[in-house]
Amino acid sequence: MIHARGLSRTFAKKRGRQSSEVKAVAGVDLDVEAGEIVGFLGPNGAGKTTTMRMLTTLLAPTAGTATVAGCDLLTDPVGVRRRIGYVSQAGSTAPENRAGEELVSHARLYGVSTADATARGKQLFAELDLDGLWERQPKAMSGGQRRRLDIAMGLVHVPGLVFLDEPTTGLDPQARANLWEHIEALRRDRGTTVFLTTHYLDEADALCDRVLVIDKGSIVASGTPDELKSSVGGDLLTVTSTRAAEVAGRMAGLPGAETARVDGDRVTCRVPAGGAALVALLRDLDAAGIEVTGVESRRPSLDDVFLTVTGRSLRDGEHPAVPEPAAEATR
Ligand SMILES: Nc1ncnc2c1ncn2[C@@H]1O[C@H](COP(=O)(O)OP(=O)(O)OP(=O)(O)O)[C@@H](O)[C@H]1O
Repeated sequence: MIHARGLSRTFAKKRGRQSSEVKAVAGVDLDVEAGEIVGFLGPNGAGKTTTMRMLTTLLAPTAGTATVAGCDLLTDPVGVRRRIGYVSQAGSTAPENRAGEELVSHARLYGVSTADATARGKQLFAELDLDGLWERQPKAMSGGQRRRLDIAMGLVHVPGLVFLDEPTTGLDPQARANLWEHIEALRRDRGTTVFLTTHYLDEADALCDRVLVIDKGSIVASGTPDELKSSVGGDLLTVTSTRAAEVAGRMAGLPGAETARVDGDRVTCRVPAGGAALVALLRDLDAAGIEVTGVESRRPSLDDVFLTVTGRSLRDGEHPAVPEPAAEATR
């Protein structure tokens, strides 16, 4: 469904008299097969939106090639546009228009008849829990309802491939889980291929068949969430103590332990076998009279994968919640 090779985008940056270049995306290769839900993860400024904007024909690449939904991105951008849906971070609904009318006129742009557009629109409203809101103005909807309306807008012309840019940012946990179900249902009931960006590791874990991690414009890891987690190897020990530096020193002495990270009174360290290491460490700390207030041994999470491949925690650059998706006229 998506096959990109060497996709790149450089932006010119001017500061006063000096001009420089920002390599937003630097030679990305990616493949997404039909029917997959693929998550595109990365910290702020990693190049996710730029890649998505190139793949949806909204931004010209400075280098590289791609086919999207069977059409060549560079020579047949109109073909690409006809076959895809794109839901931007900002959404695409005008706040004053009636939701149903907006949906129908959007589908009309794709050559869908008014009768078909209305029928598809009503079906999408039912599937996306928007029943009863056909006449409602988006400005009078909740954030979750508006986000689901944005998604309906991206689907009303029945694309085989849909791009969702941070579909759940700013939604409360229940609205997020609800939207995950809808996205899963798209694939299950319609065979839709979904390519989405997200800042939420739990979202990628719960929803995506495969995850691609981008950092500084390059793909640094890819695989199923389980594959990525097992690639980290070992278990993570976390000990909380007011004597964190001493705990870190003793953790480093555990067999096979990697360098311990100290963050306030929390010390974390990767070890080959968490259970045995924890018992040995607690005995050692007890003998040394070092009190601890919390201990944990756990399997690696996607954030640990992130930390391993990028040297940073995705949580370090946690995205600020965007409470209200602003209305913006996009395609
Ligand atoms: N129009 C532009 N002009 C100049 N630089 C840009 C432009 N668009 C993006 N960039 C830069 O390119 C890099 C990648 O930006 P991009 O928006 O693709 O990242 P992102 O991973 O989507 O980030 P976020 O998660 O914050 O949305 C950043 O350094 C950004 O500042």
